[in-house]
Amino acid sequence: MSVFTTLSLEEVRQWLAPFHIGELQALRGIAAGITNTNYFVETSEARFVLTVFEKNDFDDLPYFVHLMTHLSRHGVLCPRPVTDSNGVALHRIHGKPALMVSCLKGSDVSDPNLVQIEAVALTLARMHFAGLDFHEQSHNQRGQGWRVMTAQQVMPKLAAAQQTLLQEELEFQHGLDLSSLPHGVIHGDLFRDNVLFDGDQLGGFIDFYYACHDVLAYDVAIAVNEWCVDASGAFVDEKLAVFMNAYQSVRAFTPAEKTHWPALLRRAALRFWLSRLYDFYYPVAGELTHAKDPAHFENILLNRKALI
Ligand SMILES: Nc1ncnc2c1ncn2[C@@H]1O[C@H](COP(=O)(O)OP(=O)(O)OP(=O)(O)O)[C@@H](O)[C@H]1O
Ligand SMILES: N[C@@H](CCO)C(=O)O
Repeated sequence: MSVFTTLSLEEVRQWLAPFHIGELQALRGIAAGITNTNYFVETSEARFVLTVFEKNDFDDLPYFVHLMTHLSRHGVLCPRPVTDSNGVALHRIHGKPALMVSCLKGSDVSDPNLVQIEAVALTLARMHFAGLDFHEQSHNQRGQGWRVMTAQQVMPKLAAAQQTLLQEELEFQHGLDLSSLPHGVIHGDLFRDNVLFDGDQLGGFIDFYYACHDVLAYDVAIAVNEWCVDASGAFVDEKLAVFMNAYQSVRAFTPAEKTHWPALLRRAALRFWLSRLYDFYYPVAGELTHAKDPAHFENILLNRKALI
C-alpha cells in the first residue's frame, strides 16, 4: 500500500468545497504507486484522482501542473488539473502539496498488443506536437550532470566489465552534439505503468513528473526500449515497426534524428540502467520499493551498442 498520508472523508469534503465539483461520495486510497499518496475521489459529478506529494516542494510543481493543463487543452490524453473557483490547482493538505486531476479510464497493461503499441506511439507524437507551443522550460533532472554523479556513486559497486561499459558509455554520450535535433516537451518516463488502457482504447498517459525540455526523439527511444522489446531487451521487430510507423505518421524524424537514433537508444538505456542501479545499491530505508531489475537495462544497452 502506498497511502502515506491518510485522509478522512470529512476533511476531503471540506478541502473540496472551493472546487465546486459536486458532492463527495467516495474516497479510495490507491495501492499502486510508490512515491506519492493517491486517492480516487468520486463526487456527484465525476471521478478524480487526488495526489498528495510526499517528496516534492511546492515550487517544483507548477511546471507539471501547467504542462498537464496545456496538453489536456490540446487534446492529449492525460490528467487535467482541476482548479478551484479562483483558478488555482495546487493546494496543500496536511501541509503537503496536493493536486486533483481528472480520472482517466483504464489500467496499465503488462503485455501490450500491437493496437495498444500503435496508440501509444500516436499519442506520444501528438504530445510532442502539442508541447511545441508550451513556453515554460524545465531542464532534464536525469541529464548529463545526473548521469555523471550517479555513475560515480554506483561505479565502485560494479564488476570490472560493467565499469568499463558504464565509463565508455558516459564518454560516448558526453561526446554527442544533439543541438540540431528537434527539442520540446518530453514525458521522460513513458513506461507501461504510466499508460492506462480501457481494452485497446488508450485512457491516457500519467506520471508527468520526469517531463522536461529535451530531445523529442530521446523520448521515442525511451518508449521503444520499453514497449517494443522481449524479456531479454531485444527489439521485437514487428512491435518496433508498428511503433515507429505510427509515430512518424504524425511527426517524421529529421535526417539528424535518424543519424543519432542508435545513440539515443543507448542514452535511454543508460538512463534507466543508472537509476535502477542507484535504487538497487542505495535503497531508501523504510521506503516501499517495487524491485526494478538493473540488469534488464544493462542488457538493453549492450544490445543497442551491438546495433551500431
Ligand atoms: N489521472 C489518473 N486517472 C486514473 N488513474 C490514475 C491517475 N493517476 C494515477 N492513477 C492510478 O494511480 C496509480 C498510481 O499513480 P502513480 O504511478 O502516478 O503513482 P506515484 O506514486 O505518484 O508515482 P510512481 O509510482 O511512478 O513513483 C496508477 O498506477 C494508476 O492506477
Ligand atoms: N520507469 C522507471 C522508474 C521510474 O522512473 C523504471 O522502470 O526504472
